[in-house]
Amino acid sequence: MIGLTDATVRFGNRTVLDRLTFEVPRGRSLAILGPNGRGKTTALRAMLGFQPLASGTRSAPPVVGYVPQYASSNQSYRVLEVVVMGRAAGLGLFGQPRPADFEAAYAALDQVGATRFAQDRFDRLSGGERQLVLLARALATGSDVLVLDEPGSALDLHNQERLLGLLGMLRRPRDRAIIFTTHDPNHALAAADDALLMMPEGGCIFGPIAETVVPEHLERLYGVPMRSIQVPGANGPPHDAILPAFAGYPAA
Ligand SMILES: Nc1ncnc2c1ncn2[C@@H]1O[C@H](COP(=O)(O)OP(=O)(O)OP(=O)(O)O)[C@@H](O)[C@H]1O
Repeated sequence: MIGLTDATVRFGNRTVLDRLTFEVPRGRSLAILGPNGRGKTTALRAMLGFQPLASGTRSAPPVVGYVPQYASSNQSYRVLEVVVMGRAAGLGLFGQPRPADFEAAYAALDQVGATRFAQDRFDRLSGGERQLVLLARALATGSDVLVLDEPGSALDLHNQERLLGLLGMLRRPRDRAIIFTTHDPNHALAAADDALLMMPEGGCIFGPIAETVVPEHLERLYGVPMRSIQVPGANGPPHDAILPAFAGYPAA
């Protein structure tokens, strides 16, 4: 449904993606992990057609709900207007948003818990608030493909919980393809079926979460000792969590 085949991206003489192949079919969710500067954002942008490929091919539907990593804005749009922009693909070139588009925008803001910002200026929101609004904009597209670049990076723990709950809810009917990048292996465990680990030395590990998001691979990925522990579930059975055993601190 969405992915890359043998995709190579170069910046000058540096090859950032080297014949990268992965595909996310409808009904599955993929987490992409890798060290800073390894090419995660570049892979998403290549998939969406924002980044030219030196070779290889990409596949993506015409409308994708996309949350970029950074959300700077020097224009004084209101939050509701930003979210309604997610409806643009259905409006045509000079089309004006209809009441149904505003309803969809409000519904999306409600889903991410950001209704109270609806009339605020987007450029005056905090980083985490902007992230929620951009998530709402992606949901408002109504696309069955969501591509989220570090959607939780600026969120407090409450909003991370909300994000993961929302991703879980969107994932459950198995009628969407979801791709997100993250630096938190626990977000991958919570919200993805598969993971793509972009290894520091080049090459990738791709496969189901249970085989990929494991201490052995993560230690190679980040160069940090990792531990897997079982934590009691808040409302259900215990589940695995992965913790870094940072230097100088006792292993968990
Ligand atoms: N337009 C560009 N021109 C030149 N170099 C670029 C360009 N875009 C990205 N790069 C370089 O490509 C590399 C990969 O960048 P990318 O943003 O994809 O990394 P990332 O894995 O998403 O990193 P992070 O975890 O820090 O967000 C970086 O070294 C970056 O400087």
